[in-house]
Amino acid sequence: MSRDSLEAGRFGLGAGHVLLSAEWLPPGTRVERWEVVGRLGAGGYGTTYSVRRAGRARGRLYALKLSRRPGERWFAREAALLARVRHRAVVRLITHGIWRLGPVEHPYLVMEYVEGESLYEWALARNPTARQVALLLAQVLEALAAAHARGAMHRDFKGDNVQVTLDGKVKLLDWGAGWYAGAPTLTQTARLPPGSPRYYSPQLLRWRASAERRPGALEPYTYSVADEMYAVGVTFYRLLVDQYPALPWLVPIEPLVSQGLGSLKDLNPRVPTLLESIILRLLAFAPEQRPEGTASVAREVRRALAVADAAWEAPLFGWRERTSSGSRTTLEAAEAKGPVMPGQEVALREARARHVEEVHRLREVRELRQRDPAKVAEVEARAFRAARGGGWRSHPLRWAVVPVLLAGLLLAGLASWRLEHVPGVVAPVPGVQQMAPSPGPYQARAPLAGEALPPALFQQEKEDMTLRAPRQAAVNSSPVRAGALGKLKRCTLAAGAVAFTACAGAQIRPDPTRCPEGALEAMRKLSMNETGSASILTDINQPGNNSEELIVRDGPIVSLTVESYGDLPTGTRLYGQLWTGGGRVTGRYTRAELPDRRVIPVCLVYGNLDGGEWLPGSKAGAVRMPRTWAYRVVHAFP
Ligand SMILES: Nc1ncnc2c1ncn2[C@@H]1O[C@H](COP(=O)(O)OP(=O)(O)OP(=O)(O)O)[C@@H](O)[C@H]1O
Repeated sequence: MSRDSLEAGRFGLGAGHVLLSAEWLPPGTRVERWEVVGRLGAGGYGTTYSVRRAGRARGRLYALKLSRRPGERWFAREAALLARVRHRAVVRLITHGIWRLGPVEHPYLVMEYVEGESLYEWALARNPTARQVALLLAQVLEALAAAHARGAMHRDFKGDNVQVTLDGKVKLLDWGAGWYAGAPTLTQTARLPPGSPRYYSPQLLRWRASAERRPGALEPYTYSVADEMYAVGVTFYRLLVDQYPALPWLVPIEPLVSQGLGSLKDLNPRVPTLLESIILRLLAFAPEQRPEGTASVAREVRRALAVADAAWEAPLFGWRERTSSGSRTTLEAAEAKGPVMPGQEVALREARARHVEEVHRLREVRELRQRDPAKVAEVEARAFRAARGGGWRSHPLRWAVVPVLLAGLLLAGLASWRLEHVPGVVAPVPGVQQMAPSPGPYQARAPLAGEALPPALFQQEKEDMTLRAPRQAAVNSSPVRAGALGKLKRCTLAAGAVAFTACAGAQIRPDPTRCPEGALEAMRKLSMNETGSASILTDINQPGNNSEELIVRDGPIVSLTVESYGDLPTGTRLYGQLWTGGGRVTGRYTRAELPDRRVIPVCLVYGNLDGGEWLPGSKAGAVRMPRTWAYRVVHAFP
């Protein structure tokens, strides 16, 4: 693929050409003077990529957010806002511009690249202490105070938009919904600020309810600092008690007005009283009862930290016991009786179901920690080392590879000897394309230490889901072409097991196969439409920095979704098979294990219909691919 063809908006895929999409730019694509390294994710308005300055292969990483729609005006506003709000805890704007992709113009922003994880991921992986949470709260409030002092507001504050760096510093991301005094009005029709309903304040919800009764009214909602504070309150409430506060529209309002939300300590006795009182004031039902300004609350948190006692140093959640009523969700409690706003019934039912699912997931993570804290600690340490760039050299399994390689060497020599000496094995068969046997999707490799395989499917499903691999069978049990044999022999003899794997790189994609009815049905139930797609981490066994590449080989693969699609949530494991021959990596996933351990049959391909092209530096048997890529829903494997 030439750079020119990338810049022209087209790139080669097998025999044909497809249009380059702003949502799925492959690594190496040039966006003006920036070169795409990987895809970080997609939001409401655009897709964010990690990039480097073109021509600086080892240069610093940046985050480039590219608009989905041509001429998106929110981008200029986000750039203007970020240029105004310069603060150590606000993501720094480097530049912005417009990229021509074919005939259309896509605005983009380049920001500092913030290595770390979202606030919610950070908390889930660490079981932090109240002190650690309060330190982050103080930083968040200081960043917002800086914005408010310059007349700007984030308007979509939530834990997902807060990145925590490896050294525990906070950066507020995604100011795309933000606003500043004097900002141009972008829509004449939208009356609610863009944002996430979970974090809407009671006054905003009330306004929405009354606006729905006055459909002709045109005035937009005036978002205020009090709304922003409420969103901060929701975020830190969730961190401290592992559930969201009661939604003002789902519970009877009178008790909320008169008594507030109720004690956080009832939900988690480990929340210090001072911290609890700050959060409850951020979440006060009436806006005028919330604190005066974000800067003053930040100072209050810092003062509380200065006098914090030992209770602030304990992890917020125990390994052994559940939080008292943490297992009861607000939504479960409200399910039967909460008043529902007219017209919101279906949306609410769905939101409730999603929330209950989310609570189950959170609970599972906590239980995993309880069952096996050592394993969780080990996984975290491994991810941390990888993120630090320790990579393979510091991988705990590196010594285990030595005996495996030695055994492989022996087997490869033996295989070669057998092929040469057993009569009748060699005879020409036209059309055989695969040179080396590859395990089917259910002959997964032995799990790595601690890695659980998903529960097995029922036999029937299993048969339905097994990919037909006639060519592979031919290699295993039938004669192969003399030329192919010669190549296989040369490979195996040349360098033993390592070269044997390398020769497996000669495999190309398997035959087209229909998708079993069971998988089609399961995907339909999850609202996964054909051609739908979402991001994945290519290989859960190779943790590390998302912006770096990894090495893939022929054989089974377990990927992890990092973006939801339809009702297939983030955190789903996809079980499948990769083929790396012919300069491309093709993959098929046939099973998905949801975070709640349900296993369903699926038909998904790795990347797009033609898989992905080898990245530079690949060689047969060790192919470089982006660590973050995507799956695509298919109704038949191409
Ligand atoms: N400056 C950055 N450095 C590192 N990662 C970033 C940066 N900006 C965004 N990301 C990551 O890129 C992904 C996509 O971000 P984006 O802002 O496009 O959408 P989002 O925040 O996921 O969704 P939404 O805008 O709908 O809330 C997120 O996972 C985010 O953490």
